[in-house]
Amino acid sequence: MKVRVFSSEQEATAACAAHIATEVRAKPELVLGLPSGRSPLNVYRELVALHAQGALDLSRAMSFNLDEFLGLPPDDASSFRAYMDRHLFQHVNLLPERIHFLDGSAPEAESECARYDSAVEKAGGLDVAMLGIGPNGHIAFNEPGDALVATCHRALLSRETRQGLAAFFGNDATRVPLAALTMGMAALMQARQVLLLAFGASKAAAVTAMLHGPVSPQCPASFLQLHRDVVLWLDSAAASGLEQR
Ligand SMILES: O=P(O)(O)OC[C@H]1O[C@](O)(CO)[C@@H](O)[C@@H]1O
Repeated sequence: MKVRVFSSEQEATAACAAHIATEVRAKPELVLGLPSGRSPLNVYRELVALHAQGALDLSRAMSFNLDEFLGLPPDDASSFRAYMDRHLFQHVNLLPERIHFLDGSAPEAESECARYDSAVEKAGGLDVAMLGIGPNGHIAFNEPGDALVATCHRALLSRETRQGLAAFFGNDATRVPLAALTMGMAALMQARQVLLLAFGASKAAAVTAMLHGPVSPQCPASFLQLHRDVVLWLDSAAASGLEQR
């Protein structure tokens, strides 16, 4: 894994957005995997700014978001779909028909997951998957456990993960849904490039475990050690555990 440490989150996210814009210029039909949560917010802000300056044309690109809360329809203000509309899609020229999302309100989770896996496959897989990481090492909503799931699936969210998402639910963790639909490990591991964002001291232990711990389902992000093209975009606080080694 390539580790890029910046003195601030702002610098890291600007560099990551510039990298994405370069990838889109090299391949305008780029298939992007996109995360939600706090970490990518500044990347989205920078992408919107690049688009406004005429430096980013997403008209031929395609996106697949990584996950969605179970039970939330796309128009629920707390859904990841609404988050993406607010922070990125309303401000750039990705075509609506090229934006892909899991529908958390689909009547059957299993067929919704199968539909999504086939859509990713039909697109030829992800070219660039941007990921966040949970303090417990989760990527997308692949939570730590005895085993990981390769395919898109319904995942129960850990108490820690729900706590971390409380800010998106009026700071009330009890309002965070108990489960989500998520891309599985295979689609993430098959992405041609992975860009992982981690900022702040609360991510330091997970970053160290991802890079230097055993490859284990107890830290899903550790599987990225087996991927040939991963770039970590860290601020110095998230990288602090690496310096102490
Ligand atoms: O960026 P945050 O809010 O710390 O969240 C970490 C990760 O956990 C999630 O909330 C679950 O996928 C992601 O959206 C994010 O990548």
